[in-house]
Amino acid sequence: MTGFIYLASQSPRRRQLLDQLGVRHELLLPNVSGEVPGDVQEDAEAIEAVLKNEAPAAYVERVTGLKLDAAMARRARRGLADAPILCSDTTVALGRRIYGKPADAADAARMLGELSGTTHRVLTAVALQRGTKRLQALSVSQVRFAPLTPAQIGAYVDSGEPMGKAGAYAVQGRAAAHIAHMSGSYSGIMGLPLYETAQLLRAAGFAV
Ligand SMILES: Cc1cn([C@H]2C[C@H](O)[C@@H](COP(=O)(O)OP(=O)(O)OP(=O)(O)O)O2)c(=O)[nH]c1=O
Repeated sequence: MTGFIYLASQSPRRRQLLDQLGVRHELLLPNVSGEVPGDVQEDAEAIEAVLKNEAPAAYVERVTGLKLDAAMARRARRGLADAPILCSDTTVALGRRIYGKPADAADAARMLGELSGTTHRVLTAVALQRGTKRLQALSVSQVRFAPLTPAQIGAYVDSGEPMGKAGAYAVQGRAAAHIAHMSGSYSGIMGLPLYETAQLLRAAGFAV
């Protein structure tokens, strides 16, 4: 099967990772200027809100589903081709505590202080909509941070890298200097687990 998929993501990392699989893709982004919003939720902040007592795995899977709903509505609204849509969501978890993207530098420093010296999890859910069928997978990795000094946290926050990243760090960036051990999926930690994504794409008929 030839054809292409829509990647419903604003994350440059996800684009880069999907390129690795060699599947033709086009971006399906929200907020085209002048577009009349539909009745399906498009507000990222609302989509990513955590429910009371929600466990991390349930959270990333639910948010990924909401992102996919919003992307399907977007595709229909714009009268685009009926190509499959891929999207995902990443969160960092320490026990049941969920760490999303930091709101500001102080929030990033707080997160890094709490993750310092811990082994925590990075969960990435990925979902593919093809016709009426929805396929989903979950990747869970473990990351061990060395203890971080306040000076190290301050310098890392000042680098700007924590912003826009779940848990306020990037394994593919300077945070690597503080990661003593990890297991699971490197691409999953970065935002798109390629093994699981390839499995979904194969199930949808793509030769990956
Ligand atoms: C833990 C970790 C996260 N991240 C990034 C991946 C995601 O972009 C981000 C988590 O935020 P997400 O809400 O999953 O994604 P996003 O808002 O960036 O993009 P979109 O919803 O449009 O697809 O954190 C890294 O780049 N490296 C890491 O090591």
